[in-house]
Amino acid sequence: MAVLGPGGVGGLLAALLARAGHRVICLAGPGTADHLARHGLTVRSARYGDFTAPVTAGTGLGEPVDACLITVKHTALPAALERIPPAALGEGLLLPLLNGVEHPALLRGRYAPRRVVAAAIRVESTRTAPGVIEHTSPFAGIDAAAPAGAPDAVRSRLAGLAAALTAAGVRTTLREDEAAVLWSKMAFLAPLALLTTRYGEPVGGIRSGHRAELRALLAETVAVAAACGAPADAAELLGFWDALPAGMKSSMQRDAEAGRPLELDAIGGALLRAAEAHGIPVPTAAALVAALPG
Ligand SMILES: NC(=O)C1=CN([C@@H]2O[C@H](COP(=O)(O)OP(=O)(O)OC[C@H]3O[C@@H](n4cnc5c(N)ncnc54)[C@H](OP(=O)(O)O)[C@@H]3O)[C@@H](O)[C@H]2O)C=CC1
Ligand SMILES: CC(C)(CO)C(=O)C(=O)O
Repeated sequence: MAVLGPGGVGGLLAALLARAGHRVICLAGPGTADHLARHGLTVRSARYGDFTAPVTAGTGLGEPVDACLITVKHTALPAALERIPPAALGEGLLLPLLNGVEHPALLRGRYAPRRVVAAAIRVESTRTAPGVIEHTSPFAGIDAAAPAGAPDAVRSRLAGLAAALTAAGVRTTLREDEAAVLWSKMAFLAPLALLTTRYGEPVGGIRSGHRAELRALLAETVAVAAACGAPADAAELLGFWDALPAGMKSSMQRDAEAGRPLELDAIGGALLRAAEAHGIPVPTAAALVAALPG
């Protein structure tokens, strides 16, 4: 397996797969690759325990792999893809785990379209230093869907990858419909990312201090998600919000706190573009996107 971007998400998955006995090649910039080759990946997690796993590391893919997980931020995606020449990938699958809904199309413009799987991960995990990952959520799960019309060889390779991830500790569920995979995550994530980042407060502060705006935004995102093929229920999502830990933050909020670029276009921008394409008014989402630094 290869993992492009061994940070919060990629570092956790790479370490779990390596611990489970897979050969994992982490692809990163020269400094991080050198660090990982010498020290491996260290994970701190209440769910998975504290452990260090040796990995192979490099700055570019030079051999065929069964699958390459793509776990860079959107803002780094175009530059990072230079590390995976299409010819080097061989028959390997690409499993992008970025938030957002538009990157599969970008990847399909560069790699064999039927090898690009749509997927979404639910986890809270942070790279606190090169090669050091803190996994803080009690949950970690992936939903994935093979592209429509994918040949049996792709489907069976994806089933093998899902089994490997599940055995390594991250339950991976295969679904039929890629729009549903991407948009059911977006319906939950976009309100979380936009509101926590806009107000600099974790989940608890948003649901008590900004509840009317939360309700309005959930209604808008649910309408867009439904139009895009992922029927969701705003009342159910609000109930889900109410059950989240009060201290939970979004990865966009953590990026804002650290002064890193935001994935605003990939999340908020994509939501607005889909709303416009389907003629759905989203004034709450539009105001939040406009108020955040692009
Ligand atoms: N963190 C989370 O809990 C969740 C994140 N997501 C999504 O997952 C995606 C990844 O997020 P996250 O793991 O938090 O991001 P991180 O910033 O923690 O990790 C990104 C990794 O990409 C590496 N990187 C950056 N530029 C390049 C490049 N040009 N070539 C190779 N590697 C590069 C970084 O290297 P270096 O270590 O050297 O900086 C880092 O290891 C995002 O789309 C995010 O929205 C989804 C669910 C939860
Ligand atoms: C909401 C969460 C933590 C779920 O995985 C996420 O995807 C993010 O904050 O980016």
